[in-house]
Amino acid sequence: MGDLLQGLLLYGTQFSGSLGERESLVVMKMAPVGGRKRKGAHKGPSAGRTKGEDAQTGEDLVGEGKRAKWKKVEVDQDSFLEEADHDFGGFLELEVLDEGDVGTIDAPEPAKPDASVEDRQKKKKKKKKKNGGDAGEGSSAEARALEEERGKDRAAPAKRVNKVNMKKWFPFHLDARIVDSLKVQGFSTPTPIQKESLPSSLSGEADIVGAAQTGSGKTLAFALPMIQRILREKDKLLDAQALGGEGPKEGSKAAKNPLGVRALVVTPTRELALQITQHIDKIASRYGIYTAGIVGGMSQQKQERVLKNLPHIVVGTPGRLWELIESDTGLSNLKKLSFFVLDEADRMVEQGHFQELSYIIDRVPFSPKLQTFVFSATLTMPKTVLKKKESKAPKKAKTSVASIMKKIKFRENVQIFDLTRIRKVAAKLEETVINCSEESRMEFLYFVLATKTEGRTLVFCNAISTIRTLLSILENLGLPVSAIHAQQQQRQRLKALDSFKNGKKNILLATDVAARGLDIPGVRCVVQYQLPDTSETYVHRAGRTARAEEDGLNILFVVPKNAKQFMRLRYSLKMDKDLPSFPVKHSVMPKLRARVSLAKRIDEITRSDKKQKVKVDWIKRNAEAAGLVVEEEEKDDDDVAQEHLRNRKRQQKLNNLRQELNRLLAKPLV
Ligand SMILES: Nc1ncnc2c1ncn2[C@@H]1O[C@H](COP(=O)(O)OP(=O)(O)OP(=O)(O)O)[C@@H](O)[C@H]1O
Repeated sequence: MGDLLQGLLLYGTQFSGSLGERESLVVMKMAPVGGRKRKGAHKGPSAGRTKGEDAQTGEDLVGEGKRAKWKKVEVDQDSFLEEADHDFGGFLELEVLDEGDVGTIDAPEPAKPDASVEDRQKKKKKKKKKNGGDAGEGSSAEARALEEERGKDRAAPAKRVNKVNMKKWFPFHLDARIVDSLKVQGFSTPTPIQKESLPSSLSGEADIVGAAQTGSGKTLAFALPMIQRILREKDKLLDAQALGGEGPKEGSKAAKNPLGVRALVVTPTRELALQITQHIDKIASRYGIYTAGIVGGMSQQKQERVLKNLPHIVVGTPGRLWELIESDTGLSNLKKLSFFVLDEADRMVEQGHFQELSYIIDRVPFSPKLQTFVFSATLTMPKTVLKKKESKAPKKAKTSVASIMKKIKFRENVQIFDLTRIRKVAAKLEETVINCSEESRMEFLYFVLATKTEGRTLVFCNAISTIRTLLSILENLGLPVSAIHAQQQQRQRLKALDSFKNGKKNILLATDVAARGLDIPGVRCVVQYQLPDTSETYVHRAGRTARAEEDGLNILFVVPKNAKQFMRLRYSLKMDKDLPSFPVKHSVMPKLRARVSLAKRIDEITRSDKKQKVKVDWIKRNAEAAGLVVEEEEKDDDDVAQEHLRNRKRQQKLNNLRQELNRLLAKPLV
């Protein structure tokens, strides 16, 4: 091998050794042959070949006491450079190792997209062409937006696998295809909840109850065992068919997914369901595992069609899931279910979905073969479950969440992983406070947004009306801001999220619709502009930053009328020290105040104009609908002239205010 190589790890199947059939990973430790260590050393003249003295060290193998002999392999170096990451004719890849660490993983399959997936995509394209796009399919705008969102993700080409060392995943014996997908994502190390729970969950023997802080990787903690098992079952089926066993008729619907719906994930919000679907897709879709997101706000017909395509994994919100389960539309048969996941059950109950959730649980075929996962960031689930386990006839449940837990027929072996610390927020979260008066609250917010320009900022408010006012004023101030709340159509919500994610707008105003579970990369700062109602809400809002070991900043606004509520919050959050104040540069506040005051006045005028226009339009529309003729108010020439004059003056005033504001905005703050 080229003399610049310090060590190479070959994942592949081209060896003659004594490993079992499914353990055909070859791990080869090569002796350093002098020279500097250089990444990308496969560019050397004899890259990909074992020969001479290098090959001798190949005896020094793999796994517990197993020895294998090497045979020489020839690999066309160009294929390493040019081919897709997953098609190295037997090898998955070469990786430079620092210290020659070795481990075994199961034999990888070439990671080509599954034929049924390609099939489905081709058919979809054809159909779309035939119908002249989605319009003829009776799908709603929301449905299209959701599909587009997912499509973007699925269509994204797998990035070239960079040099990520995956050895920390080896102890879990994950399927090599999963490791490969994790590698594409750059996930070299399992997060603590994954590390703790995967050994039990991957065995399939235990049900899992996991509590871990926000952004700690809970999704993959439940998704990886599902993907692993579905992959194995797909393999078995293919093997059996290859050996002449009976399988579903080629081209038939059942041939797409003979395994049926294997996993059901119930989650509180539409955005979260969509996010989980995408997260699973990133790991599993290229191996033909199909995940369907089922949420309200999409046309039911479209979702019935999605289900007819026989997904392996269904992720959804309780309301829509229940409708589909109940109405005999592809989800009525949950007999083949092997996994049931409840994500953030407390939130679902809080949102009034107790009934649907409880009906869904009644339909889940709990059995020794079905694995249940219950995950949350704040729920004190372990105690509930422990109680349930200890007492055969538990007393009447005190809370709705507790009674939901009672309905779940956990197996004997329930493993509880409580990784929440006394403080449930992320370790690298910096928590601060801004104490200010009600009147100056907006000026302080503007200070934060105007001076803290790094990364994305999420601003949480309790009321939609506050969001609307803030949006208009901050836009007047020229800030790149969008908003998300429950009174928007699904399409608007996705559009706002999209512009936040793609960097067009780096400030997002949100009600708690967005608080739980949303995983938006690069959120460096969370502002809680209005005090949250509960400590859970505080934790979940703050949890939108400092995710996956990143750092982040939380700024909590406290006004005098909230002082008592803040004390209670501190107590339940176990904040034993005072929160440090966010550093405000008071010398710039007068300048900010002048700008905000102008932006507010502009907002008042434009809003009253808009209101007036909406009112007139509304009267006209309704009158037309009722077949009435609205009589124009009798106005004499003087009245008309007066009105014109008033409008002109208003417009002039607005223009002056805008000019004045622009003049101030053009000046530097310091
Ligand atoms: N092993 C890993 N290494 C690096 N990043 C990871 C790993 N596992 C997951 N992530 C990333 O961490 C982020 C948070 O993961 P996830 O959304 O699963 O968190 P969560 O615990 O469900 O959070 P929440 O409680 O807020 O819903 C995601 O961007 C995910 O892609």
